[in-house]
Amino acid sequence: MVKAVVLGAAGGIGQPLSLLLKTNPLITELSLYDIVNTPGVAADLSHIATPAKVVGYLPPDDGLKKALTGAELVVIPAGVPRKPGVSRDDLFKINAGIVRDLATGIATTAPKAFVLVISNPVNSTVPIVAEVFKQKGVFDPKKIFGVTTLDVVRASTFVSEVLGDLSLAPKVVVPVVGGHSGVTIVPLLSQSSHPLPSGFAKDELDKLINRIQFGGDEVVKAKDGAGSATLSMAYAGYEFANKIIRAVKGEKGIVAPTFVNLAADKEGGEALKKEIGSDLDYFSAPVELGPEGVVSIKSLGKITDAETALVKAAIPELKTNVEKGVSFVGASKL
Ligand SMILES: NC(=O)c1ccc[n+]([C@@H]2O[C@H](COP(=O)([O-])OP(=O)(O)OC[C@H]3O[C@@H](n4cnc5c(N)ncnc54)[C@H](O)[C@@H]3O)[C@@H](O)[C@H]2O)c1
Ligand SMILES: O=C(O)C[C@H](O)C(=O)O
Repeated sequence: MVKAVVLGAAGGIGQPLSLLLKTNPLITELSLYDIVNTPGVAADLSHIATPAKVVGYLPPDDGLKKALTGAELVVIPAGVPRKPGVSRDDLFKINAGIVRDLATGIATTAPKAFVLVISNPVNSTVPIVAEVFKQKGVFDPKKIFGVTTLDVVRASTFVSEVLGDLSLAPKVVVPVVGGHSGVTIVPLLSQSSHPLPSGFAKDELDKLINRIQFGGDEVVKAKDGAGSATLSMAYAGYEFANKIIRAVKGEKGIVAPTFVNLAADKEGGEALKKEIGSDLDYFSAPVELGPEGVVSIKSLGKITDAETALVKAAIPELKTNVEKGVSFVGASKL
């Protein structure tokens, strides 16, 4: 029995993500919560012949509480997306309050659920969820995740394009670490499962790194005011959610990069801090998942000098983003 909940389920990400979750035979109950339109989305999805019972909830009549009751997995894509000229950090003004309030609902009603945060800016919204859980006395760093999977998905796709064979995309694995915005996105291309062509020029490598770091902008520009990545994000969000479900069901050895509080694995977290030369409390690193959440935080392993420089360059922005999330909750009355 797995009850999954999507908060922001009527949105550009929420709808296709809910569709993908509905196709998962391990999910027996799917609750869709949004401030609009969830009854319609739920009615539509409920006709699909898979096991999950789908129910839509709106804020009146304790909708959030009802949606979250008994939840084991909560995915949060609620909040405003970017337009051209807007940074992820600019979204903080609106999304910080939305995520804080939803996190308060989860901490109160489903404190043991796995929480997967998609809403931007992820580098700040994950600390917001964690701080709310701390204030409510239910914080478990092993169960709160920032979803950075889209960066990993983009890296697989763009590398396979460079290799001239898109059919490789599902097999190409590139760890992407750091955070989820611009220079905080650090692809470790030297560890690609499929190495780049020998003699790949430095300017080509720089272009590829830049494309992975700013892949979100490519979509924002193409959508021209109509939002940011939704379909590729739904795919990525589902991929990560499915890894969590498989780990909960006892599958061993599942590893994925995700933005976590480094206290989730004291030893691994401290070792990672030494490795990156910073006392940051949050970082996206490859994490092994298990039935209780984070089993271990992995080392970045052998990386090039250029990748070490990228990690260093990510740290100041990550620090500022994390502190902004932490102090936002400190200043809020929950
Ligand atoms: N982590 C990532 O890699 C990644 C990728 C793409 C987008 N995003 C982020 O995901 C978020 C959602 O993007 P989108 O394109 O789906 O936006 P959208 O505007 O299409 O959908 C957002 C939904 O959230 C709902 N919502 C707003 N306030 C709410 C509340 N208090 N409770 C519940 N629902 C609420 C809205 O009604 C809407 O249906 C944005 O912040 C975006 O930046 C993150
Ligand atoms: O770019 C955005 O604002 C959305 C998302 O974070 C992305 O990487 O596509």
